[in-house]
Amino acid sequence: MNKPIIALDFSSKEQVEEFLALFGEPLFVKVGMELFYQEGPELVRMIKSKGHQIFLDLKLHDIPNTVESAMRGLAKLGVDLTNVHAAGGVEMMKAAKKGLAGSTTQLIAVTQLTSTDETQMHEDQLIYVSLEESVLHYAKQAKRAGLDGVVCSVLESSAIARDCGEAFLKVTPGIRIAGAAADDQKRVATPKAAKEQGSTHIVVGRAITKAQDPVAAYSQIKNEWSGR
Ligand SMILES: O=c1ccn([C@@H]2O[C@H](COP(=O)(O)O)[C@@H](O)[C@H]2O)c(=O)[nH]1
Repeated sequence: MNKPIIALDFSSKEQVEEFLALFGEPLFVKVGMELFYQEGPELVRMIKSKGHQIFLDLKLHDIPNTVESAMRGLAKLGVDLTNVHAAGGVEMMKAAKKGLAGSTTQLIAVTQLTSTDETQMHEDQLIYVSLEESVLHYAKQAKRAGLDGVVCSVLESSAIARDCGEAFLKVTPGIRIAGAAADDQKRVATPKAAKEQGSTHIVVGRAITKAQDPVAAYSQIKNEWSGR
């Protein structure tokens, strides 16, 4: 069972160090745009040197040549997982994979953000299919491009497992403890539901980082996710 991925949505290295010091065990953490744009590759190296696994969530989306070159740079960081937007297309996803050649970094694609619901997808993106159909389409495109999996919500995990296989990664943010506020997320689910629906990873930010006791919150989520 993969550890829950903790989204380190902080703005400074000091905040990250303070947070990580609370835990006496190796973690799987996510470094996203907020942190990376302020602290850069050095922060990633620091987290790695402490023995944690890293999902570098930069969601690249550009022309294939640019994405390939950017991935060539990211490959040197030795992170465990990174990503692109599937909306960039199969050619772009193949270029991203080419840029990572020779590294052990796994590559996944964002399908529809978990902050998007079907109405928004219709109105903002002019994509007139169901949200599940859109997510499944992007998942199949990612598989065709040779990627290791996708970012999706728990609500689509079982359909992706059916169409793309159980081993294809289903990395699912939008995780909330039962009854907690969804905040800006639209497609949310509990860690227990994620396990039942076949997610391979869960990504949890505020439910842990903003908790009164982040270690206790992490432990509760980890237990629910692992079925204990
Ligand atoms: O579709 C997506 C893709 C990425 N995320 C990221 O996951 C975390 C979720 O944070 P919470 O506080 O648990 O809501 C955050 O870093 C997002 O950038 C996502 O939510 N949805």
